[in-house]
Amino acid sequence: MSVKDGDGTTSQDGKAYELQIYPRLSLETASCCTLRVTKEATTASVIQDAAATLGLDASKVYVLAEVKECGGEEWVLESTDLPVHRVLLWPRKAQDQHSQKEGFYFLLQERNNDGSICYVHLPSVGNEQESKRLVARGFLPPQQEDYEDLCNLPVLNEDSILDNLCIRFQKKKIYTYAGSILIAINPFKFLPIYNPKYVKMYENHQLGKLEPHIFAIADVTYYAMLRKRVNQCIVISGESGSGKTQSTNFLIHCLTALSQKGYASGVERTILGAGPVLEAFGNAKTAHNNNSSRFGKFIQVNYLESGVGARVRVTHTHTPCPLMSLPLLPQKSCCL
Ligand SMILES: Nc1ncnc2c1ncn2[C@@H]1O[C@H](COP(=O)(O)OP(=O)(O)OP(=O)(O)O)[C@@H](O)[C@H]1O
Repeated sequence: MSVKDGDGTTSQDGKAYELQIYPRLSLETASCCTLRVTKEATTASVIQDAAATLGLDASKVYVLAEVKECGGEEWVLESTDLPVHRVLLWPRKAQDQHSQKEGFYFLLQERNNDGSICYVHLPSVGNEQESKRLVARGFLPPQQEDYEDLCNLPVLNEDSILDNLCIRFQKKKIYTYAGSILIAINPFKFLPIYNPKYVKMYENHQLGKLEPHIFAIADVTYYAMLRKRVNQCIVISGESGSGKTQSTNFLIHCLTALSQKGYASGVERTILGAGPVLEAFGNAKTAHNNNSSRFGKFIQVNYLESGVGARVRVTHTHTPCPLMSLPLLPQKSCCL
């Protein structure tokens, strides 16, 4: 950008400023257009002038993005933002005419009907972090807000709860808290959120600090038992096929991983292996589940004072839901 005194369009301070605007559009256009604008020119008026100068389709919507570093982050300006004010914050050298590869310029891009930016070279938005960054910088419309804990819903009724669970489920977030209760929605497909990295990630974290997860429940229970030296109990409830057995398996997986810490003893394999045998006495094929456990299940995991899993008992009961209890056992025994 360069400043021209007293000629052409001038602002209140008597100066006209030149903006270097590079179009990044699907159709071939001039590589750069230099606009002379006042300090008070808004993004909307600059876009209008640039589109007219470049002979672009006036029926389309365009956005102006500020680029500082070449190849670095681009920030979409609001229509009321003042581009010259942005330029005045650039280093002195960058305010003069310079080539695009030196950075510090504006990009003109097309906006889609849904509010997202029409990218010629779309950066990968595969991962959530990248798309969050693009939303923050104005390149993607904000995602529908969802609440990790139903207690934080601004309006609490059946519709808002179901809407929130639905929005989260569409984002592949199957877990949601309701205070210290975890709601799980069966995805009926594999989600890569149960590997050891996740056990580590949730280890010794306060509930609610991280994204809701079944491992967070296992972790909080395990550490509460060690800290308070009081038996802990996890109740899993839900209709047939809702994922109670899977959830129990994930809990066992996490609890054994937390308590083993290098003592590979195959406790998890033993517990999980016992499940199908016991279930065989009470399983049936239902409309929702071809391996439905008709009776409740009671799993008791006993621990040594050191926190190492020592004893496990898995029993089928006639209670309507499985129950897990984690008594602290100061004994050196290991049986099933
Ligand atoms: N978190 C999950 N991720 C992937 N698939 C899941 C998950 N939870 C459940 N499922 C799928 O749903 C099926 C039924 O789940 P599960 O057997 O755990 O239900 P259940 O509540 O124990 O049913 P029932 O009460 O009839 O025994 C599983 O076989 C699995 O395919």
